[in-house]
Amino acid sequence: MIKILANDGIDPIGKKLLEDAGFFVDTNNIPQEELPEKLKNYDAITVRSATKVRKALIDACPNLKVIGRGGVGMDNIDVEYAREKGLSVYNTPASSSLSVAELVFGSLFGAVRFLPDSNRKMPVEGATNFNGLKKAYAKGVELRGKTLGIVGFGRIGREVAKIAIGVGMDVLAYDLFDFNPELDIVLGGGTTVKVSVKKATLDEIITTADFITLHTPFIDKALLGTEELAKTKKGVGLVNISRGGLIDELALIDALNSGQVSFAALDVFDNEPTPREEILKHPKISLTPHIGAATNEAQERIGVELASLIIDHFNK
Ligand SMILES: NC(=O)c1ccc[n+]([C@@H]2O[C@H](COP(=O)([O-])OP(=O)(O)OC[C@H]3O[C@@H](n4cnc5c(N)ncnc54)[C@H](O)[C@@H]3O)[C@@H](O)[C@H]2O)c1
Ligand SMILES: O=C(O)[C@H](O)COP(=O)(O)O
Repeated sequence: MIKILANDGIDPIGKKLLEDAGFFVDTNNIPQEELPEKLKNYDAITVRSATKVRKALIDACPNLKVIGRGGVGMDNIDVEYAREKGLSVYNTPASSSLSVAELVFGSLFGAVRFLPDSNRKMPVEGATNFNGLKKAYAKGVELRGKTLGIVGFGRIGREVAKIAIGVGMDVLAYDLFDFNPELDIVLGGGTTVKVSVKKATLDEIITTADFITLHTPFIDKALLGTEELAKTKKGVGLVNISRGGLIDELALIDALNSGQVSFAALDVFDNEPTPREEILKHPKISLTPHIGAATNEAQERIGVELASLIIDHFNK
């Protein structure tokens, strides 16, 4: 019987699909340090972003044939090495795009009206400082009419653009590769509307956008470091729901403290699962614990897609 370790869990519907196909699915979360010993007996492992599947683990488990990533980013897996060793590696790239895009807007709407800071402070200061807080949050802004710069115009970047245009924002988009700026927005009721973003350079986005949101994979060098943050429009708002490291965290703290950046909404961090204190406690940072894909709908789509990929793999 094919044995699969779903080490970071799998949606129950995906699990059932695998079991109905005759596979054994173990959803116990085995600690990283025990995996080299315990994964030896399995044919496949599925992970999210928590479990790392590095060279040493692959070498320790010669029975392993498949690595499944329930999600998009595969920076926690030594993909090339696994493939060189004859393993198949799959991810589910489209299943969570909409959920991530919706979190971008949840974060943006919240940040421009100070919701994270207000939620932190009101339970503590409300009774004594109610009017003080009201004054502190007086300079909220609307998103309509503002310019959103999207860096990385792939699946998520495109979903973000559709919502932004629906909200009435002007959208600038940049990608490493040439892309089609046109998008189809499906409205409630099923009508499709054709819209378009404006293509821009990274520099144009950095220097002119009111808000910048990052949607590239993990890149070794920060896209927004000291130099880039110094060139932004004063008071720019930043969103990073992509990968820690895309914004230099120390440069960001300086830029928030000086007012160059008015807020940052972060779902991803340099040090997951233990981001640095200055980030966790900063009043101008809206925090979420890597939940871009954490909706029932996305996880169900991911589970079903992953199950189908694994079933097809072992049944071909
Ligand atoms: N926070 C979360 O829970 C969550 C969930 C899903 C995905 N993500 C992250 O979002 C990333 C993007 O996902 P996607 O589905 O849109 O991927 P995608 O591959 O569809 O799009 C990424 C785009 O980035 C572009 N790109 C790559 N390097 C670039 C660079 N240096 N400058 C500009 N553009 C560049 C690519 O050409 C591509 O068009 C994933 O790699 C993952 O790291 C995070
Ligand atoms: O790349 C991804 O799909 C996201 O980072 C989601 O990560 P998660 O599966 O740990 O939620």
